[in-house]
Amino acid sequence: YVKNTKEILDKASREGYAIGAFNFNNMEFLQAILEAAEEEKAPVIVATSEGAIKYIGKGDIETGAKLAVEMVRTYAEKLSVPVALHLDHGRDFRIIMTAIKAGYSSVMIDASHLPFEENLRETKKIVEIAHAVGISVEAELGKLKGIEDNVVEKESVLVDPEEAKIFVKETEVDFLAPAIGTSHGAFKFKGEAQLDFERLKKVKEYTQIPLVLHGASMVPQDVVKLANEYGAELSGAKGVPEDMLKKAIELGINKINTDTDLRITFVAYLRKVLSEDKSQIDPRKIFKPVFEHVKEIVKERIRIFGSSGKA
Ligand SMILES: O=C(COP(=O)(O)O)N(O)CCCCO
Ligand code: NA
Ligand SMILES: [Zn+2]
Repeated sequence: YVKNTKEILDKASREGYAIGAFNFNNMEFLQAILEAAEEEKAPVIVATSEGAIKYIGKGDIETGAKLAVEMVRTYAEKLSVPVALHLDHGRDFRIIMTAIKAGYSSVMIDASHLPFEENLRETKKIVEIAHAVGISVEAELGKLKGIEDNVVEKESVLVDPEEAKIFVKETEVDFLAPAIGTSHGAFKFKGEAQLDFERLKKVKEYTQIPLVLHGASMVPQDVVKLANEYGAELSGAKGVPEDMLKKAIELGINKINTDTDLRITFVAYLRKVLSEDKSQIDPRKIFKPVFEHVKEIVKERIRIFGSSGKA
């Protein structure tokens, strides 16, 4: 059934576990994520970026947002677990408003590329509007490295816990994504994986709200190897190790954004199926085994996040 994001995350924060926030761009990824959550008896957040809304709507934002909401609602009403639909990395005011109007459970206003005062002002504006219609809001402080859609952040700028305290108090934002060293995509760390747990601990202590980890994909090396065996070129791919995810959850992360792990799994097994079943032309027969593997990786993540059985 459809639930609001704040209730799901406040409970996770009180009880010390994390909820997966899995991105989808089409029906098959959404099916795999929801089946995984149902089988794990776990509350789940499904998310679309602005690009996903444009992709689903073939460029028309209202169509994309509406279709995303209808797809999630239609599937979710058959499930026993709570499902929330979230706008990931909202930047465009019109898209954020369209998502709220279409029925999204929560929205992220990502103004982390702006100076602190502007980020605070932008976020406050969205919170006032969203709260007026019962929608919860996520914001980001500090900058992830790598490409966030079309904005290239050369260097990551880690969150300042003192700023986080002021930011949350002034904006009344419901969830905060503190930059602690992760980045989006499959190439997260040049050398050893490293997260700034000291900052995370302080941000939780100062804000006492559910915290979000972006760029949290683990980039499983066995799947990367399989993809490369079937022609992909993903050498040097590196993600967040399991022990670091678990430590981040202990220190107060309650929403974990995962997209790349699903993408890598999709690509590896699509390449494998196509190269092994050379006469297959029925997309359903090609996609079925591929999305079984996508479902399995989502179940593995839900178990690591500690939200299995929490529905
Ligand atoms: O923080 C994340 C997920 O990051 P990851 O790339 O580690 O899956 N997201 O917000 C998902 C959208 C970014 C494109 O990947
Ligand atoms: Na988000
Ligand atoms: Zn992100």
